[in-house]
Amino acid sequence: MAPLLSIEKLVSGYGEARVLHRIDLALEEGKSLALLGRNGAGKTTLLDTIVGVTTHHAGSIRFAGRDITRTRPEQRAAAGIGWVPQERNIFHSLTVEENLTATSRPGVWNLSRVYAMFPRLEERKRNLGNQLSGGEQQMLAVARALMLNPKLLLLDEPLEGLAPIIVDELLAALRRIVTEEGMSAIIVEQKARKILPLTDDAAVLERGGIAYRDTSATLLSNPDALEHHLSVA
Ligand SMILES: Nc1ncnc2c1ncn2[C@@H]1O[C@H](COP(=O)(O)OP(=O)(O)OP(=O)(O)O)[C@@H](O)[C@H]1O
Repeated sequence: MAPLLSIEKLVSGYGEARVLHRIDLALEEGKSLALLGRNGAGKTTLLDTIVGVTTHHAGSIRFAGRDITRTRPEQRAAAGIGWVPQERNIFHSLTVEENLTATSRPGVWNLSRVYAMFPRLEERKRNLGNQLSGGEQQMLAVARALMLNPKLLLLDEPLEGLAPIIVDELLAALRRIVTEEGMSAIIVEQKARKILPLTDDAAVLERGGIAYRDTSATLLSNPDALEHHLSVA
């Protein structure tokens, strides 16, 4: 069976600036990928390119059996690409519940299932987006993306800036989403040792190219590779 996502010889960036150089990357349906790399390696640019908000220079992207290389971001979203950007982009003047239902699409993920995944959100369902802590906002951003019932979930540094106890709570939810629920996902993360235990595969970007690709378990058990590619002790 063809992979859910297949990227070939991709070159993209911002305007004339080329950030990604001949990226080849595939993801099978139901698999999760940790996308790692040092600051400025191009991780966000790769997610942005899959979503369709960068400048395409060369190569192709196929998703769910279709060539989406030149389709607009809203068409990619409709095709099943769900995205939680670093900025989270929640609606501050809407309640938690309104945030969840404003853009939702029918499917297995509904209000009761996302509230079961994130009980804090149910407790806060009548609070406005701007009354939430950073951790609650991140949970809301993930839950809202689930409510779109995507085929692929893209998360850009979901743990960034969160208190350790919230990091653990969010990691537990992400583990359930990608392992028990079988959601296909690409998770950009700085904290390699946190994200590798719950993902199937790992890729490391360096200067806009893929420098390493293996299973997450193999990378996690390879201190030399962690140190060499990521400076992770
Ligand atoms: N809007 C933009 N216009 C031009 N260049 C950009 C833009 N955004 C990012 N870049 C450049 O693209 C390169 C990769 O940036 P990117 O944000 O994708 O890296 P990253 O791996 O996600 O890093 P970080 O972990 O710091 O977020 C950097 O050199 C950056 O300066």
